Amino acid sequence: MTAQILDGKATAAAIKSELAVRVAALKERGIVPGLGTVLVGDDPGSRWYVNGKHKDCAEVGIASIQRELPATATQEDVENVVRELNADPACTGYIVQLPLPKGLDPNPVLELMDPDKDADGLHPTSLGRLTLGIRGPLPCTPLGIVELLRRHDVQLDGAEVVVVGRGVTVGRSIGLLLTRRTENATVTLCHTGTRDLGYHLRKADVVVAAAGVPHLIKPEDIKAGAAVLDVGVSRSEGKIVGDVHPGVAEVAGWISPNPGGVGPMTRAMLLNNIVEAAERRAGV
Ligand SMILES: Nc1nc2c(c(=O)[nH]1)N[C@@H](CN(C=O)c1ccc(C(=O)N[C@@H](CCC(=O)O)C(=O)O)cc1)CN2
Repeated sequence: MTAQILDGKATAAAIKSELAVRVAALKERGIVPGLGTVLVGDDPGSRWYVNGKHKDCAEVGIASIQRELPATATQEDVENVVRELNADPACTGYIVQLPLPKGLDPNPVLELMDPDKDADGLHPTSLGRLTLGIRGPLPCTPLGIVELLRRHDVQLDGAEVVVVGRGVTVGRSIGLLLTRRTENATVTLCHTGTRDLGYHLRKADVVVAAAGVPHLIKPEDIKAGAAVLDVGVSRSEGKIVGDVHPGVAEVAGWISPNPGGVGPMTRAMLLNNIVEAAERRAGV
């Protein structure tokens, strides 16, 4: 078997075209959605991601608000920028690019954000709303994964999903999304403390690999025909190495490339959260 591709790049492009139509409709009502970003320090990867977010905004007609602070910024400097964006009426929602430089604590920064301006869906209130089933912004990478599977007709209803990795942006929250009645999957969260990872993986209809361990998921761990989503980002000689061994493509039914899979979907879902926030505020 050679797996079919879960093409995140093409799917994200289609979503962006749909969002551009919704942004145009908002503009007709005098509403211009605006995304703010807070970038602290000079990590080239983080800068690349933030620049990508503003490029995406320009493509769909969302306004950009960019705030940058040097690596020497204090906790108070970062929190002051958050206060500014909370008060800025042009800013529909914003993100603080993670990770923050060493010595800065992201949690008080996230808690200070106005939850109604949380574009990442990572604010404690957003995660609480997701737990309680209250409408609000959803975490971008998990939402991107659900949307990527949905648009490729990969069944989640009744599926056994195994998530590998317990990080905040994916592993911690994706189970909340996938076990909603609308998705109706059964989710097992595995991590470095899991005793027999292969045992869990071999039962999975869908695997979400978000451990950040190069080629952790081997072909012999995968059930024939399973859908495998590679979220891991490690780098070797300037190239991305995912969590999924290339041989998995011979066993799986569906596989997301990396790059070109979940990453572009994460970006598209950020735009989606901004448009939804603007629509919510306009009563659409
Ligand atoms: N505040 C946040 N910080 C971080 C998040 C996040 O969702 N919110 N996620 C990651 C970084 N990230 C977005 O910020 C992100 C990562 C990767 C991609 C992407 O499109 N990747 C490309 C490949 C890019 C490359 O060659 O390096 C792909 O997968 O095709 C988009 C967004 C951590 N921080």
